[in-house]
Amino acid sequence: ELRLIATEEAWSIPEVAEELRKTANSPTQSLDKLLVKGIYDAPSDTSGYGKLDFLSGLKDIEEHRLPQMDEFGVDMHLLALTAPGVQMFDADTAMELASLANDRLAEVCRKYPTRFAGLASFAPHSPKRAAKEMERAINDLGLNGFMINSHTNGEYLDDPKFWPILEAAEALDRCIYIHPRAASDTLKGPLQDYGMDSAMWGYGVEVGTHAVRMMAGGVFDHFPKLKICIGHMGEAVPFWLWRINFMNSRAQVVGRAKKTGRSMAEYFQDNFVITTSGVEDPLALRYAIDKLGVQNVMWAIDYPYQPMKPAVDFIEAFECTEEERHALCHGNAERIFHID
Ligand SMILES: COc1cc(C(=O)O)cc(C(=O)O)c1
Ligand SMILES: [Mn+2]
Repeated sequence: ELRLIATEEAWSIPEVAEELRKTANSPTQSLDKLLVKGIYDAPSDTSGYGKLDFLSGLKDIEEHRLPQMDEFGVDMHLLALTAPGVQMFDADTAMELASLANDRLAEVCRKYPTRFAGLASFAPHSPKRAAKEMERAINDLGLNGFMINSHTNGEYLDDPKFWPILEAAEALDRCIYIHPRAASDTLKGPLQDYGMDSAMWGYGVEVGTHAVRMMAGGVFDHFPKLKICIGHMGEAVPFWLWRINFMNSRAQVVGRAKKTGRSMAEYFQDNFVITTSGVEDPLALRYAIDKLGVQNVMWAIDYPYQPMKPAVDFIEAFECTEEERHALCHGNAERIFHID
């Protein structure tokens, strides 16, 4: 029987949902406001994801999520606080709610150890404090890795100010999942119309830019064992990889790009893994496997933003060897996220 572990599964807790609802009516310039208003402050459920019970934490898990997982044969969800996590909040609120969310997530994983694993949140605003919460999340709470929703106040992980976070993840041998949020204030320009702020386009631009900044910034020379996970079939980076590598290599020669110890292709190959979340396209999946190696690709649903059954049907119908199927559906997730 094929074990199915879904690796980009969103959840929330009432305290975070309430704080996001307040943010929806705040003067924030963040482009996430469109989404947050649609989910947390809509008169009716205009989010388009169906009833957003998932904001209720354990109640949702027991009443809505687990029954569907049982019905569709999904063994595990790797849970993480839904985007944009705590990153729209001020530093103190972010630290407090990240810690609370981690405690709640650990409770869920303890109650259902064969059904849920979890990625810990932290407040990137205070990198040294974040590193302490990361250590607590792994060593005390037994969580499985970390979740960050791309930028924080327009700053990205290639900025040395955040390197205590990268140092902690590398030292703890735990992966950081870079999940989308709407583009930062300096990137959002033409992404503010036609719904392009969202998963339709802007999310991929935001995370893809984040990943390239880390590689071109030489982050992995400093943290050679650091593992980063990006979803949505690698946010198109695998498709662009030949071109990113060629153009960066040439730019380094002429002093247009920062000199790095290794090439962009080597960094993406060795320091990144991807999931299939929200890209149920067999051609894209076959390309990613052939480009990166099956050991770097994991199945995900992206629940509740993607319905569960189509994502299960997609991976069960995908033409691959049995060895590939086991790697995609559970083997890689067990290795990368330390799932028993
Ligand atoms: C936090 O809100 C989200 C919205 C959507 C969307 O489909 O609009 C997708 C994701 C996601 O990919 O996780 C998240
Ligand atoms: Mn997602």
